Amino acid sequence: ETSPNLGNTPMETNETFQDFGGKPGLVSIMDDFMVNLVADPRTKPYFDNEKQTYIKAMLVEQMCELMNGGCSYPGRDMKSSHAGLKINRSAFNALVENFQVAMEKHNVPFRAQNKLLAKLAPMYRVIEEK
Ligand code: HEM
Repeated sequence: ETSPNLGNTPMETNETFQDFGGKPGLVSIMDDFMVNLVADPRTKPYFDNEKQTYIKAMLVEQMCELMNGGCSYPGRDMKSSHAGLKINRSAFNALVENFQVAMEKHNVPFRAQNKLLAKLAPMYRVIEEK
């Protein structure tokens, strides 16, 4: 059963999840991702706070479930999670870039990176602040 707040349908197989190194691989990628987000002046204002550990844990569960890794995302839906944050295309792209750098560092195959990014891209529509 897919978690109601996941934001997209999960992949059919866990092949991409394996390309991420399973749960341990995903956790270390998200650790680096958060370091990147706090180091980047474009995303620092959003993540340089006490919530970052919680957000990182939620991202692990969400990405794991999206990649059919056997997790169940327990967090809030994408609309209410990002309400009031004034996220626009450049903030979204900055986050994606930092994610790509983290995936690259952990040698996630390009094809696998893009399979996950394809699940995330449509979420912009609900996260964006008009
Ligand atoms: C597809 C892209 C994104 C995904 C999948 C995503 C995912 C998440 C998740 C799972 C949470 C935690 C939900 C919860 O509270 O239970 C969260 C919260 C948050 N996200 Fe995102 N996010 C995305 C894009 C962004 C962008 C572009 C920014 C800003 C540059 C951002 C900033 C935040 C912040 C600041 C919070 C914490 C909000 C709060 O509770 O005060 N997110 N996000």
